[in-house]
Amino acid sequence: EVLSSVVEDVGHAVNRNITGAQILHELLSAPWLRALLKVRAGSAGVNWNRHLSTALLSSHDSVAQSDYGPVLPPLPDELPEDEEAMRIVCLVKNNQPLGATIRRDEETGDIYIARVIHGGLADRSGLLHPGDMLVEVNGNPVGGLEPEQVIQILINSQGTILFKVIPNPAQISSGQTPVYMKAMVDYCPQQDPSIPCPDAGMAFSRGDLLEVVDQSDGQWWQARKLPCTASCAGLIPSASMLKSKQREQWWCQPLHIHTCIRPCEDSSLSSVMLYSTGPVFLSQHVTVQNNCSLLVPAGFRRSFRLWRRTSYRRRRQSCTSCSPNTTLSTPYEEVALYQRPPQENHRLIILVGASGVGVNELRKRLIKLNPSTFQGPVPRVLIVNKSFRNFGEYKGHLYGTSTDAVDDVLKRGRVCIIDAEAHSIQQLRTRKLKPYVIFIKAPSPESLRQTRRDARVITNFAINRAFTDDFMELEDVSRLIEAKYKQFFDTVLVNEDLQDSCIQLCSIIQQAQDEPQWIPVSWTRTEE
Ligand SMILES: Nc1ncnc2c1ncn2[C@@H]1O[C@H](COP(=O)(O)OP(=O)(O)OP(=O)(O)O)[C@@H](O)[C@H]1O
Repeated sequence: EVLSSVVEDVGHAVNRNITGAQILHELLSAPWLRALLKVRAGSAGVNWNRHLSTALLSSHDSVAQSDYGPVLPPLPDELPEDEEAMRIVCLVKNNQPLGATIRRDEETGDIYIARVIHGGLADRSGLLHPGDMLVEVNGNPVGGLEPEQVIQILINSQGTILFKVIPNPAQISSGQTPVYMKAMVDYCPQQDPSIPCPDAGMAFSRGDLLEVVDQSDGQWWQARKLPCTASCAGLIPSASMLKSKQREQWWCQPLHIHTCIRPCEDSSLSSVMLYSTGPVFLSQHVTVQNNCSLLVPAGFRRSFRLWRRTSYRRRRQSCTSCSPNTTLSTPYEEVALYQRPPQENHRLIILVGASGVGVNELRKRLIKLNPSTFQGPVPRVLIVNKSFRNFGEYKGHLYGTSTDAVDDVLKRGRVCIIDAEAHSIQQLRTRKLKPYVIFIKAPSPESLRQTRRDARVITNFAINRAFTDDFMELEDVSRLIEAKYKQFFDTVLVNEDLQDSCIQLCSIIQQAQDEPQWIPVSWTRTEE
């Protein structure tokens, strides 16, 4: 016991680089010494504590006084004062990449380490740093060579690689605190001509959670995808770099201004109306007889039913040419883990999915199952506007649910569940509501055919008609919504068997309320 605590103390001395501590640590950790002490302690009831401490301290002193370093030859007398220290770095090549990139100073022809990839071989060695000048690789002088030639030397080297480097005097500390970001765009390094080293790049898609470990370079960050198994980070464009790429892409597009990629104009929360169980529905944008304008957010969902069933095809045709990547969105959203304090309102639960996939059914079942916990907001008549009659077949009344109705539910300590159109999620993403978005995904058409034998849908022409050949279309639309909005989804639930889906949904909602979840950092800041 005493020995363990002494070994621990000496271990701290090793960390502080005290001379001789390492040797002492190794001696004390030797199994034979432990065994010997055990025997001695058992045979003699002496006070080992004091004796051992004295013995150890005196042995430390003698070890510390000994000179275990190599005997170096004396320095030559005529050594120039500005002589630069050279570091010799020996790395053993394995099947991992070296984890460093190089650059050439065009004026002097010198080769420098441009960046060291976090967690890579070079980084773990702790001996190569950005800005170090590469003098030799395996005995070959590299000054004046092209980076490709240096890389060729590295490729041809087997086993141990010996670098001679002049260390960068102003070494940048790599100990940065990681920052967590959600990708809001897709990125592929292999298709990016501006990346310094495509092999060191990391591809990501919208919705991926990234741990950004190095932001010291204003243009190229280093990050890992979470949950990650790889220790080595990859290069990703910085936020400003991605934004300028987006702008370039935007201006280079052929001039077909498409409303789908216009930023949302009306984002004030007070004007946002949510799910409605009422039979009539409308968006202010529907009046524009343009296919794509139908995608501009208004916030209603269920109320669109009648109109929506006929608009699938038109919407799909008009918008497939519109890649989600063309949207000028924020490329990364900084996120933080958030655990809802018990005294705070529950997070708003938003269900999203293609019409007919079962969003409404799941929501109803959940509320019925546990009415004291779950509740939907009460729909209200919003507007009475004769100009919208074409779209509303219920005496011109427009139904929707205001944010006040959501507040009412939350203030009662219940979990408020709404279903919303995917395009209205962005308006609902607020600090106050902290919505948790669940995408209800359509299973395969075969599975739909199996599970929806008795299901009914509402269309323009029939209320409660049986599903006929809708399955391919349903799956198609579901895929389209997922592709376009997946960056806003917290969870995806495939609605195959109704009962299973209900159980899964219950547990997802419980986790959303009671377990730590990633949310935008801006939602965690206190209001000013
Ligand atoms: N997993 C399931 N298995 C069998 N039937 C289902 C399943 N999910 C939903 N249904 C049935 O499918 C039909 C359509 O569901 P629902 O009305 O909930 O669709 P929705 O996604 O809300 O679409 P809309 O917005 O057009 O109303 C209903 O008859 C419902 O009972």
